[in-house]
Amino acid sequence: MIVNDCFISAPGKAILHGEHAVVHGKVALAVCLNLRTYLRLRATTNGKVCINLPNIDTFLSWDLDEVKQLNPHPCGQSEELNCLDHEIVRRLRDFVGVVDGKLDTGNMAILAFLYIYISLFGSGELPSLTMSVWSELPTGAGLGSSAAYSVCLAAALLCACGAIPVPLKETDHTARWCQEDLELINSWAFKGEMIIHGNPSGVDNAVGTWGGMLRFVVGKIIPLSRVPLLRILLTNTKVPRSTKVLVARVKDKINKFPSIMIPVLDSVDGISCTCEKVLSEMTSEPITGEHYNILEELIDINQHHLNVMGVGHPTLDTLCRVTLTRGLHSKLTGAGGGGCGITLLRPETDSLVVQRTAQDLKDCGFDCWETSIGGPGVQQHSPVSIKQEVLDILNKY
Ligand SMILES: Nc1ncnc2c1ncn2[C@@H]1O[C@H](COP(=O)(O)OP(=O)(O)OP(=O)(O)O)[C@@H](O)[C@H]1O
Ligand SMILES: C[C@@](O)(CCO)CC(=O)[O-]
Ligand SMILES: [Mg+2]
Repeated sequence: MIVNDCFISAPGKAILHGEHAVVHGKVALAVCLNLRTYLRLRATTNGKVCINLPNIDTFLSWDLDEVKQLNPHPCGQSEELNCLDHEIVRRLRDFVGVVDGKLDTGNMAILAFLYIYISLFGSGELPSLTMSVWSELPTGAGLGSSAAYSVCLAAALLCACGAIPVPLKETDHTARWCQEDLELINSWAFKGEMIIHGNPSGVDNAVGTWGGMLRFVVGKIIPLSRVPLLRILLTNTKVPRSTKVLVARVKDKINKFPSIMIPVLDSVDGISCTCEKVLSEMTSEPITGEHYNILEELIDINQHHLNVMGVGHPTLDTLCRVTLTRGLHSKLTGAGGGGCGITLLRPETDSLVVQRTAQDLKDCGFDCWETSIGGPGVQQHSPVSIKQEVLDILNKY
């Protein structure tokens, strides 16, 4: 294996507009968060592949001989981009003991790892290694934890097999890859997302890979460089949900009521495009209250549409109601059905109002914090550039 010991991180994301509609070819606007997933990959000599996922209490290890049997193409077969090798998936499902086709949290994470590991190393010698992942993101709450995990896996394993270089030089604290390498990381992360989500649009792994703010439509990724600084309050209702289940639910609804649901998706597309236009105006002319009024109205309309799609939740209604009593507008972010919501703060929103709103939301049993958006996508780290508490967790295994 080319890598001896390396640290990689990728950010989570918040979708401003376009969740679910983006799965059906509409525009989404997404930004990366300052919460990241960290991965450590170490070469070992014990003839085992070990995976430690403390966020989801999953610690497993297999003999390489056992894992080798899972590869249906020992002589190598080129992987098609953007689709999974169904024979590997079938073998992996049997191996991890998936019952009734249902994947739990641990199974999904293991399957995504083993899929990428076997596919990348399958035709040669499987390397003995230990991989540990720790995330600052809540798992399964709408902030792209699955994508941050998949992006880290893809980057680490692509480096390990030599498909992309290890970018960090001795004197660097952090380093990123060139555009071509990022595209490869993104395409393998998409496969991880396909295992976890079923039918992902690819927006989450694109933000995890490139960071910043993006406009995304059917695989076309446009980084938005001219965007105003937005203040966002993030709230986690702590209601667990699965993106895979929610994406399937929306698809069923579209199939059942196409003439009703397709206009809703078109309207969400209009919301994303209008929001993009307003954000761009805010960087080229003085920001006025009217810009914020429009952004707030778009949030309200989209939240209603998401309820129509069937991905709302009573706790998300509570979030919207509680923030509105303080004059602030909220919508769910990510797949919905619980999980997280975003609240737009205006530049003039007093810190006391923010504090009181956050307290109201905490009194409802939610977690709530102001966040900064934007920042780098996937990167390699030297240990000194990682917070001590994260390093302590990764070094424990
Ligand atoms: N830190 C982690 N360690 C291991 N597995 C993780 C981790 N973070 C996410 N996962 C995997 O991703 C799954 C959650 O993905 P899911 O897409 O449902 O939620 P999300 O990505 O947080 O939200 P959204 O897709 O709406 O943004 C978990 O069940 C687990 O399999
Ligand atoms: C719900 C969804 O639109 C966003 C999840 O963060 C799913 C996807 O785009 O893959
Ligand atoms: Mg996800």
